[in-house]
Amino acid sequence: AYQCKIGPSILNSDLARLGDECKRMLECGADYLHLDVMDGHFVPNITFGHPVVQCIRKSIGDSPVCEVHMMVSKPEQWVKAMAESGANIYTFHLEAAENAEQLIKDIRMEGMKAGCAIKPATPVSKLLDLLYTQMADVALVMTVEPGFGGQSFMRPMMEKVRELRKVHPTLDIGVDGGVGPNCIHHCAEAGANMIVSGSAIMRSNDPRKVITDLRNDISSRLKTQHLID
Ligand SMILES: O=C(CO)[C@H](O)[C@H](O)COP(=O)(O)O
Repeated sequence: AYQCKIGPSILNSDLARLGDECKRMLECGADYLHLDVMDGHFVPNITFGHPVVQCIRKSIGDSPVCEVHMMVSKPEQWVKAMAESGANIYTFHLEAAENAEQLIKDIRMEGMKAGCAIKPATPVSKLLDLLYTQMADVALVMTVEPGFGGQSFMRPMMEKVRELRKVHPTLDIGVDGGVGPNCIHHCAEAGANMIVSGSAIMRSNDPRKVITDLRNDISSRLKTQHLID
């Protein structure tokens, strides 16, 4: 069985107050934080790297789980630095990895969980092939073109989630991009359990309610399927 986890993406938060924004999300019930790392090469945007992750870690303390979503061209390059900066889940893009199997092993050697993300144009079969030879801890299906928050959810991507769930009943499967209360039922039905949500949470006057609503939708689906108690 797997658990429902809500991970706010802080991409569209007040980046000048990043530590406080992260704390606010955790106080509002976030299960983990999704930190969007962009290099201006793999995606047409730049955010931050491991020095900022290290500051976030200092600000939020040891226990909250941080996933770094590495939208970078050379994911191999930052594994050690991110581990030392306090990242817990290192999610790289399959499209960018030179040797994804080895990368998963290296991420685990550094004491982190390994996530693998695919862009909308990447067939799910490529991710399934990888998982067949080298299992990852998280499969992240992008539901927007990576690079910017606030885009519209791409519903056809749910087919990828469905296929992953069919083959891997207990895998942590994430969705990322345009996810909010309006489309969470599609994610739940398809079998996603790690929900990344940026603007829907950040721009709300009541982020606690949005996080609770997202969780309730996924949890009730999991209960109906008898996947959790
Ligand atoms: O990876 C991302 C963009 O590349 C973001 O995590 C994602 O877009 C979340 O923000 P929003 O919910 O506003 O789409």
